[in-house]
Amino acid sequence: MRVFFIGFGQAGGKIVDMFLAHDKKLQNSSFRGIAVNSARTDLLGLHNIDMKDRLLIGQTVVKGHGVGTDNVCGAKITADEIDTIINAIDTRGTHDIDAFIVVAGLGGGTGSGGTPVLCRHLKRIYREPVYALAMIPAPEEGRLYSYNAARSLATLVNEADNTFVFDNSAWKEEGESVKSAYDRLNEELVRRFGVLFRAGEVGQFGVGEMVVDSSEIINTLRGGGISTIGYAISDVITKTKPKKSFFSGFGKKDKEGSSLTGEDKSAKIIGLVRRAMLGRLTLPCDYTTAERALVLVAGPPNELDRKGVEKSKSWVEENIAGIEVRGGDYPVGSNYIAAVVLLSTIGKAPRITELLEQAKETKQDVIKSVDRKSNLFEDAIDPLFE
Ligand SMILES: Nc1nc2c(ncn2[C@@H]2O[C@H](COP(=O)(O)OP(=O)(O)OP(=O)(O)O)[C@@H](O)[C@H]2O)c(=O)[nH]1
Repeated sequence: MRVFFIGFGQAGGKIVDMFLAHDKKLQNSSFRGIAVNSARTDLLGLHNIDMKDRLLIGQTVVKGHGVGTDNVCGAKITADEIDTIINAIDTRGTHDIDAFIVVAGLGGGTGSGGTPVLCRHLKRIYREPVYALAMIPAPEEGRLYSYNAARSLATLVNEADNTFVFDNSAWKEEGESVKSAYDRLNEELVRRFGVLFRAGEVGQFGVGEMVVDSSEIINTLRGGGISTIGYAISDVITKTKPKKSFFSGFGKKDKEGSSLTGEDKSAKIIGLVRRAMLGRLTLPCDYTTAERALVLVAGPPNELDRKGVEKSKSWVEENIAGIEVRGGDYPVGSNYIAAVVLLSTIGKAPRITELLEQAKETKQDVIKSVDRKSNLFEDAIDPLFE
């Protein structure tokens, strides 16, 4: 799939930067991206997005210092400067893309406020689908962050064609602070979504037996709402080491041995897909409530197996609410075989329910505290001037 990424705010910019870095490393050109932010220093910290594709907004209001976790301000400056943002996107070129993906952390101000506004305008202007990839904050970041995320997400689901969610709290280790975990979390996120978003692109290893076209991904996401993905990898048993690794960075040693038979390959793929769906999802949820799914298996061509993918699809279909399960394979040069399961339009995710409940409580508390303040000077003496 050819993707146009817009990284909104600090987290969004960093993640798009990383998607482009992976693309470069793989000598691919499936992805292009720009970064939009109200903080100048955040934009300067990026490495793989061209300087001309880093857009500073809200200069007259916040003078390049960010909106300070005020997502209403983030939404306002985005709306005020929407023409400048659209112009930057057009300048970068959109004629050959399959989808837009706006990436942001929803707990802050710029990305949280700006993403729903941008999605609305992109949908109005372009025919291509507009997706959001949203990171939700850990509860320990504080109530303001949760409140921002809940408000932004509730708006976003009505503006984007689908929203992929990554839950920071589900991915950080016990005792690890979210901040120190960011680099690791971002690697996990980009690796998973990278395999999905690259599907359908013809690489140097040819076309798969059961190609997953970008239209399969788009149709899987058609129901809207929120989506999550699962991912699992397994070593490939090879006699010789492939030259370039697609899923590099896992730090495991190559294994020597003989290739698997057809039955073994099928079993391995089914096992992998089960692990992907039953393991940790980007947003942990009740997978039985998913309306649609897509199964993607990527690995060296001689490890891919049509029967294995077909059986995996049937297994996923038996386990989700809907009946639409698409799938296919994707040949890459690697010592690993990877399975991605996209669960789309999910109906139940405890973390989202919690976030929305928390936001309602926060709103009530804010109203109460405003009332308390107004009571304090209710019967006060006349002010010096009105
Ligand atoms: N996964 C991940 N999440 C991040 C990262 N940085 C920040 N976040 C999350 O994103 C939220 C928003 O943070 P930022 O992106 O810094 O905020 P912003 O959009 O730049 O907005 P302002 O700084 O308020 O102008 C935070 O509350 C975190 O939950 C990151 O590198 N990775």
